[in-house]
Amino acid sequence: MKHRKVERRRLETTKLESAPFAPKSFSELGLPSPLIERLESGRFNVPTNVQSAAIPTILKNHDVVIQLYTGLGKTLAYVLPILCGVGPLKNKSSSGDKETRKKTGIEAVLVAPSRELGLFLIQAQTQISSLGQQYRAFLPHPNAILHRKVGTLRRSVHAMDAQYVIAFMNHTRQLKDGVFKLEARAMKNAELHGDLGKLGRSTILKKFKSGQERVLITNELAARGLGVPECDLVVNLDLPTDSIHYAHQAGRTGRLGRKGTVVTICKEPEMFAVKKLQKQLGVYIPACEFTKGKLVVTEDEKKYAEALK
Ligand SMILES: Nc1ncnc2c1ncn2[C@@H]1O[C@H](COP(=O)(O)OP(=O)(O)OP(=O)(O)O)[C@@H](O)[C@H]1O
Repeated sequence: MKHRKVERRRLETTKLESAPFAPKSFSELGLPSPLIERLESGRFNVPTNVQSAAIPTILKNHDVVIQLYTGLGKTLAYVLPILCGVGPLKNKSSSGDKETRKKTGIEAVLVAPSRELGLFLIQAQTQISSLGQQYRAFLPHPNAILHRKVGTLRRSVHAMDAQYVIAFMNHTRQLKDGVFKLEARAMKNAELHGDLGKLGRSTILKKFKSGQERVLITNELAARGLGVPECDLVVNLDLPTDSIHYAHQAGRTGRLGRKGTVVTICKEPEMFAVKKLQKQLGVYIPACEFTKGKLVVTEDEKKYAEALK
């Protein structure tokens, strides 16, 4: 097997206070005028210290690692020189890896930590396309996401040792795939949704209520008014669309004075939406993770209670 030789570069550090110069304008940093016009139209008139220090160095194609407090403009310090190297803003003086570009046609790769953020960036693409740049998006297949969600559902059922579980999904098609995936992981489950006839729905419900199926995967509409007093766990595989839907779904458990648990599966970038639900409903929804097969609260409960006030 051939190994590529990794070039070892000497790491140089520059303290911000001793950065070579502090220009008063973006043009002094060597940025092209179309970019400066865009910056000024967004009221970005003067570079911050970190931008002044980093941009000229990055434009010279040097690698830069910035370590600085939050909110001081690191993002633009990186992004502006990158923009100089792509599309119509391409800076002729920056050599870049022209061979790689010729081969792949790819000039920049934008990596988003979640599919949702990726979708947001694609929406922004139409605006950017007006600059004449070409964008291609590669998103994780929804199936891969569903696979992970179903895995988390299964772990939640075991962690809570729940026997009557109602799992909610927002879309019927994914719901059917979810049933299939859970079955493949040896957990008895059934689907309940509008595509089933009246007879089909009542047969499934009978099976679930009699304990023949441990998990019922459904959507909010199909489960409206559904009363299974034994339901000890509700799992939201998708984020409920609003607080009313969350309350309806959560209300399927903890009925008639019994105890019940609601688990909402979400990714880190979606946490803000859960925080919003908490505030709107005035309930405590702590962040949890799996530790040794148990669901363990990971956030400071006191801090959270304060935030709810
Ligand atoms: N030159 C500038 N002029 C005016 N506003 C700026 C300038 N550069 C950045 N900002 C604004 O300052 C805010 C903070 O910038 P940014 O998010 O880049 O900081 P950061 O150092 O990357 O923070 P974090 O570490 O939290 O990501 C943003 O709202 C950004 O739009």
